[in-house]
Amino acid sequence: MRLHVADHPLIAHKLSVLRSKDTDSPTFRRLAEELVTLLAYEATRDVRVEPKQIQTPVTEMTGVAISSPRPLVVPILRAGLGMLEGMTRLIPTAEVGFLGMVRDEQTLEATTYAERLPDDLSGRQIFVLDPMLATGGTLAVAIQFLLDRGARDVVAVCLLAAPEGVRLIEHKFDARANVTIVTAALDERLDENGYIVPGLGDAGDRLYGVV
Ligand SMILES: O=P(O)(O)OC[C@H]1O[C@H](OP(=O)(O)OP(=O)(O)O)[C@H](O)[C@@H]1O
Ligand SMILES: O=c1cc[nH]c(=O)[nH]1
Ligand SMILES: [Mg+2]
Repeated sequence: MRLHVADHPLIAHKLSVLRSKDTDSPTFRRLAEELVTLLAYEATRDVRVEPKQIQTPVTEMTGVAISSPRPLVVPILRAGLGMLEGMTRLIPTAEVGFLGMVRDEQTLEATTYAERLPDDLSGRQIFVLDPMLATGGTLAVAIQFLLDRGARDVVAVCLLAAPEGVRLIEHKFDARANVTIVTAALDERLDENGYIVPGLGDAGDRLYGVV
């Protein structure tokens, strides 16, 4: 597993505003999208391209185009939905699949309540979107789901990651799974309720309200 923690003053600035408890929901949504677009630049570093002949106004040249099959973006509902627009802005030709997952507030165990993904994911480059990597339980189930359908190239894009979650993913998936985590920050730890410290609170609630 590879871990990339973004190191950029603009990302650090936007993330600080996002973390603040005084940031309202519309601002939180906008910032989450902006941050993902910045992270997507790093997350798509190895996106596959192929040569393509193009004609400029001056001459012919060999450019590149994103290869087929198209990359697949998979937001984990709910909170990952707040990252989708920011990601597809950078790769508008990507396909989008969905995983609906929720973690039990007491046991912290993740369950899957919805799924809409291609049956065969072999050869696909997959970008999983979830703002929070806390215990890692949700992401571990999501990645296993994708691997079971043949995926071997998964990049998880997170806004915040806890060391506990990163360790779990590292422990569960060996090099053959080819998993990369790209995050805007690696925080200190989890608290006794499984929340990331210092964190930003409950990402889903801050995006969409408490349900
Ligand atoms: O790493 P973990 O300990 O599994 O926790 C992280 C998960 O918790 C949050 O989702 P939540 O269950 O709150 O659902 P929501 O997005 O609908 O709010 C978050 O968006 C992650 O999916
Ligand atoms: O800090 C956390 C941990 C899990 N889910 C969240 O939304 N926030
Ligand atoms: Mg939530």
